[in-house]
Amino acid sequence: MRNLTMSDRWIAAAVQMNAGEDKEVNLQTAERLIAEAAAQGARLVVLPELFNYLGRLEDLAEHAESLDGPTATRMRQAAQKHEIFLVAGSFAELRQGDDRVSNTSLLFDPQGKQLGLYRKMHLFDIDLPDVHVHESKYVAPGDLPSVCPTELGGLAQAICYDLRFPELPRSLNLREVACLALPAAFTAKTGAAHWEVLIRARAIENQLFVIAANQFGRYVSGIQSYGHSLIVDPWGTVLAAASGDAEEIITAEISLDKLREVRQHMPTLGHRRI
Ligand SMILES: NC(=O)CCC(=O)C(=O)O
Repeated sequence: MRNLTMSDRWIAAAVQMNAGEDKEVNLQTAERLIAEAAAQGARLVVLPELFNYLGRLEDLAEHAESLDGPTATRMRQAAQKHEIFLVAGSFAELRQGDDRVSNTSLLFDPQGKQLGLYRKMHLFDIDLPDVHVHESKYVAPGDLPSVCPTELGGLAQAICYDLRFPELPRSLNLREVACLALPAAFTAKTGAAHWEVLIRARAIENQLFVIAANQFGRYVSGIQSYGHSLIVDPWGTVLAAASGDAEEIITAEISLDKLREVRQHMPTLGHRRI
């Protein structure tokens, strides 16, 4: 990351979508929303988890693609066309010799170069009375974090359920991270109780911006996504928030001065006892 003493200010956008099973429709929606976010001045755009296909987990493999497949190619082109950094949500990535896929998020730079690659590490295996999901049956976990130094500051990636695991950001050299991008398909049930508090906690304890782009609405497996995409600053202040039930782009100014100020006034990262 460049020196954080600079006073860079730039606009981040989180895109909220209700992706379904029609990949072409989802990709066109994403392309349209990326174009709108860029027209609003965003230099970093974050899409939601599984933005190109949100259906039954058991059907993910059928819709999986390689890292140079049509989804990655179109997102690379969108980043280049609009000259933005793009966290292309996540998509099901084909794995050699494995029936399972990876839940993979790519980061492209404004030249269309792939900077970051993150495969979801923590998989959503839960049994609530009315939400039963066993992601690890269909998705293999990733095992590497991703942090990319960029002219906007260091960008780290995580996906949805990862939000519940503070050890993921804590495993990074946080002094090199300005923003955590979080594509998500967080459920309405768990989101109402935990979404905002977890995002603000991760922002406060790690003293970074969190840009969380969620799905909204119901998808084919009957699960309802929570919406309420959020952008939160290192003090835990909510800079922008979406509604729970609409396609939306939220934007906020990211001030690296603010990051430096919070880290100087309350240097908790230097007070850790590991
Ligand atoms: N797609 C996911 O990882 C969902 C995570 C979620 O809803 C949660 O409560 O955690």
